Amino acid sequence: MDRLSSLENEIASLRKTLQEKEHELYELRKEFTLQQISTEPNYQQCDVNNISKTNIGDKLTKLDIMRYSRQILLPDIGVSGQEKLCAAKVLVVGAGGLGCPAALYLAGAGVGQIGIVDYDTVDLTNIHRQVLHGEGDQHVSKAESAANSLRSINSHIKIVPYNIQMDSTNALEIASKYDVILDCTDNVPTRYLLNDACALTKLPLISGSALKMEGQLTIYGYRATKNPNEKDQSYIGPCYRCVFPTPPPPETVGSCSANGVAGPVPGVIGSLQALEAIKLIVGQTHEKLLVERMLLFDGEDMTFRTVKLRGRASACAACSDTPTISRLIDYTAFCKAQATEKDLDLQILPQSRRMSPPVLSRHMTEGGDAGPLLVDVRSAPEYGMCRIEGTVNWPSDSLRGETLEKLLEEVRKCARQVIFICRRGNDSQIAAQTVIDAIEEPHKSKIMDLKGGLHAWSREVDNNFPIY
Ligand SMILES: Nc1ncnc2c1ncn2[C@@H]1O[C@H](COP(=O)(O)OP(=O)(O)OP(=O)(O)O)[C@@H](O)[C@H]1O
Ligand SMILES: [Zn+2]
Repeated sequence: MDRLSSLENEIASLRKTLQEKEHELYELRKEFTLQQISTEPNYQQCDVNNISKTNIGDKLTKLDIMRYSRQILLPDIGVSGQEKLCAAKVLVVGAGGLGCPAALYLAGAGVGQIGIVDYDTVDLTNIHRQVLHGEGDQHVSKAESAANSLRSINSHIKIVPYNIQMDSTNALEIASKYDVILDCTDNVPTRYLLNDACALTKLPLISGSALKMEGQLTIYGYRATKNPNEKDQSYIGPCYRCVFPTPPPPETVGSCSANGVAGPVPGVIGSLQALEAIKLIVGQTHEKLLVERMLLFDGEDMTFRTVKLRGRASACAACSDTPTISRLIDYTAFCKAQATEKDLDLQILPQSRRMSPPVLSRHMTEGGDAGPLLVDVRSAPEYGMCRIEGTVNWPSDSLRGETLEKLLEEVRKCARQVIFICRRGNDSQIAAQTVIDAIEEPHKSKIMDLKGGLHAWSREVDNNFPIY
């Protein structure tokens, strides 16, 4: 075992040296190429500090023209569109799967100021899709890490990181400094918060979401008042509350950490959020934008569909002419859901039915074959990733009808304690309660759950147990 870990350490250390040397090699090759081409007679160095004006547009510099030429060539953007982009301020809320690609393309497009809000830090599980963060950014603030990457893409724009949770105390103040808001978050309370903040500040909200293999995108609260196009002057698009006046039941809302997500899916949606922001800033009218329409992307069968949304509701609480929402409210209470899912510890079972990881470990060692029956209620893919040895898998989402009957039979036959296990210790309590409700005495008393789930097991018993 010692030999094994010393070999592992040696491999890790060699990998690190190799990476450092590869970086050194890259820097040397870059210097060599630059030296080589600078000796060529026609070589003209692009001086990023040269901000001389050109006669093409009076606000764009020579460097701007070069840098943004490929998009200035588009008739829908042109010089005037680029000038608007350079003067625009966009706030990206959430530096995760959607926010990273969205902010990256906005920085590339030369949006003059990009604010990026996130209260969380970079985790290894984020990196497959959150393309502004790398391995070296783990545990660093996501807002700071994203800002750092964005600066390396475009040093001529202003990047403002906000390492905070956007809530009712700060949303209006922050949002009012920007022209367009992108909702790149992952929870319902924040969606209502941003919607109401945008309705109060009359800002457009470009809202994206992605889960598993599917994504959605639309623009809420579009107003044409700043648009020079005559026929668009009085048009106002629906807000999030016009379409969804009441929040969905919390248990129907999925999350990437519970349901999974394929990295490129938020990549597609985040990129399209940036595209809609660019079109909106350069002055496209609502017919060409995702206003009153929602784009649905299905990565499984590779289809894009657009569904019609209802128009602005005359009785909308947020955006009607007589709104009932005149200030931001408590969105956690309104949605009966947390804005952050981490460390949520439900109290469903009484404490006497909750076994701590060290106690379970002791029962397992001392009990031998007479130790408890361990029922893992996570999904099959999760169970496939990692499990405590000797457990059996009964996914909680199929614990009804015949399957539940089969499990009840197992529990009746079992003379030992039955411990329900899940990732964080919430689903296991729900499953245990389902069985307690469905089974008769004396079997009820055998049933317990692993308090804190496999996360607590990893912390308190087996540090090598993978957490995800
Ligand atoms: N109110 C809020 N204020 C600031 N940032 C927020 C808020 N709500 C959500 N976010 C951020 O939005 C981002 C959403 O990213 P994403 O959907 O990729 O999920 P994640 O939380 O990073 O990952 P996972 O769900 O896998 O743990 C997260 O970085 C989260 O911290
Ligand atoms: Zn509305």
